[in-house]
Amino acid sequence: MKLYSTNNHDLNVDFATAVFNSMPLDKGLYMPVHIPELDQEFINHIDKFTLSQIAYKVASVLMKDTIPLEDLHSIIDDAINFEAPVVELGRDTYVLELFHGPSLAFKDFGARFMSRIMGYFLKDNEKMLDVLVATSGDTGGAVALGFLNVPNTRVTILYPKGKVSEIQELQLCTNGDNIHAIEVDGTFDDCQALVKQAFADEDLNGKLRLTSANSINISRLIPQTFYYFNAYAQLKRQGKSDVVFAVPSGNFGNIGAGLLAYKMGLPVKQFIAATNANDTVPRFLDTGVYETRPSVQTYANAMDVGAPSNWVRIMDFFKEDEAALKQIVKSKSYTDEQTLRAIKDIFETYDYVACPHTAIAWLALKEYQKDNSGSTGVFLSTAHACKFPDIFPEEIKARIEIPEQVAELSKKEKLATHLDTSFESFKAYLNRY
Ligand SMILES: N[C@@H](CCOP(=O)(O)O)C(=O)O
Repeated sequence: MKLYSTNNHDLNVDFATAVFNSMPLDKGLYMPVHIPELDQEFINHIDKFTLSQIAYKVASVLMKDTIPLEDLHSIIDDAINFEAPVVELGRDTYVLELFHGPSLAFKDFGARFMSRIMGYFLKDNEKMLDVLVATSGDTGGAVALGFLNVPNTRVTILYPKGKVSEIQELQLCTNGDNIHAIEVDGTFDDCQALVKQAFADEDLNGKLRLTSANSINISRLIPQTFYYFNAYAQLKRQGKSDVVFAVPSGNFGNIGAGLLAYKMGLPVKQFIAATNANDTVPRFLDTGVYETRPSVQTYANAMDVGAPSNWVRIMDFFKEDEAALKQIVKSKSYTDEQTLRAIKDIFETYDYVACPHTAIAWLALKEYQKDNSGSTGVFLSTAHACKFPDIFPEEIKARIEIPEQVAELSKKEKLATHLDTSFESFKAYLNRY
């Protein structure tokens, strides 16, 4: 597997280089030079396979020349050890539950796979790997658990002070060992900008071996394709086709992975990128003007991203054909008021508790289905509702089951360093390592 930069198509690096660099120096993002398609025979019979068999098939088609297949097999078995069920809620309405991993968010797919991939390549390397990650809520917790106690790694998580839920904050700040948290007096975009600036800083790179666990890293996207194929397999078992995926979207890594799966041959009728008030992409698709804005705080905090990193990847997938991009990707944004209404509607209609991110995806799906009947609608549930207890009306809150790992969190002590948004402060912090 070779990769180029979205800013330089002549660049050609191997997978391990792309994983550890995270971002090319030209500040583009790495993309596979060749996106292989799965054979039609496999797609036709995909309903016969389990999630881990599908994951292995997809990963081996992409990475067979990179990691011996036996090792890839063990990495997948170890990383993807939880389910991603598609649950039928109503006629042509399915929810793909992606919150059954240890941090209760879809980010576990990416974070667990990435930590094992890095651990695999690091084996003979003596130098400590510094993993930097910016989070608006869910990525940080997944990365913390994914890398906890991985030898030769140290993780630094930056999160916007007061803008993540209490449970999310505890997931980031209570791990100790090789996991360090920094609460930044700013937004997620400030955190993401600090991380990207660190990669471009010569002094820091001379001293530390930096890498990123955000979805700018290509190794985060690959495992997220697995659950799209697996969702399709589950629907096929029920005789369903014409699948529409409504995807909660913030940094656009999730839908980016869906589009990678599509390019690899997954039959999809439509993707809908559903956003909160941070509507950079829906505005772009409506007007043709790509204008990022500072992120605004919403109930769906993990999607509070004003400058979505992965949009350049999505543009790159369709570089010669913007019309094709606009055909396969629709995008809609929703307010907090609509989100809250949707949480109640989902509860009343299906007796189902959806987190705010999930509710936004459902809104987008329902709006699409009004004008397009007959498709099989799947909205992605990216996080467990228990992570956002304060948002729900009492009646719904009472129905949320609290998983054991969350109950345990409240007994732990919060450990975080407080920083302003200046790069000097962040650099000084890293220089103390
Ligand atoms: N939604 C994210 C923001 C970071 O996005 P990522 O795609 O880089 O992980 C979060 O929950 O932190």
